[in-house]
Amino acid sequence: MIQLENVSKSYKNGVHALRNINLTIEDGEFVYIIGPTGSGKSTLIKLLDGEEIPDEGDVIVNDVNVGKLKHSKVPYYRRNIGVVFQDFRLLPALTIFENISFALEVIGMDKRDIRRRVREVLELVSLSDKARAFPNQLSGGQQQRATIGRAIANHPKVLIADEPTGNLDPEMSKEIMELLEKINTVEQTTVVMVTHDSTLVNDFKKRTISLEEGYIVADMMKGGYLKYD
Ligand SMILES: Nc1ncnc2c1ncn2[C@@H]1O[C@H](COP(=O)(O)OP(=O)(O)OP(=O)(O)O)[C@@H](O)[C@H]1O
Repeated sequence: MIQLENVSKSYKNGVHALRNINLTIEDGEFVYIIGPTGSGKSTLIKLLDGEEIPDEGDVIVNDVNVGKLKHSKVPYYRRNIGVVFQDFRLLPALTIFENISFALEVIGMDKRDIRRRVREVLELVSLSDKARAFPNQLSGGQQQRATIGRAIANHPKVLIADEPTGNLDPEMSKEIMELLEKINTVEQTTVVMVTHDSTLVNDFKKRTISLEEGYIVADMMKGGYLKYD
């Protein structure tokens, strides 16, 4: 479960990025975070993955009070959440198989378990036939599927996606949404997705949290309607 209680965050330049946010996301939910540029969406994501610390309030993810973690504990905390960004961030010199297995090697998983899990993940993200390919031999959509595979390889309870379709055309964006829905259902991963993509928000209805100037201005359980880009 994700819980934000009276969370405020401002930056050194005096910008109040988030103001008194109260929010609960239950295990297994799929939630969009929407809002105009500068409304605080990325700041919210950064609080969830421990990149930023709230000025006030508590950010609790799977019983961990993220804002109170010691700096040295943040990497361990991050092992239990998957994060996907707009740019794919695959390691160019490694194959797709190696990119995913690398993520499991660094956390010390047994070699045989790694091979089994990477094969399973490649199947889940429909890239079994690209295991030996390098990132630059894949389309943008395929690279993003590989990134998502890498992010969920360790069975995180929460997957955070910051504009995962930002660099993709509509057809590939739809594929990514279908994949995220599959992960949400098959792996029961909670998905929190920041997006500007009005077509996705309108076509794939999900709980939609709308931010404006650092405030939650709407929380639509049956999906929102996004009218701005
Ligand atoms: N590191 C920082 N230092 C100072 N101000 C920042 C920093 N990061 C973000 N801000 C400011 O905080 C506010 C919220 O930014 P944030 O990136 O969370 O918005 P956003 O909704 O993700 O925007 P976008 O859709 O453009 O990505 C903005 O006014 C932004 O300029």
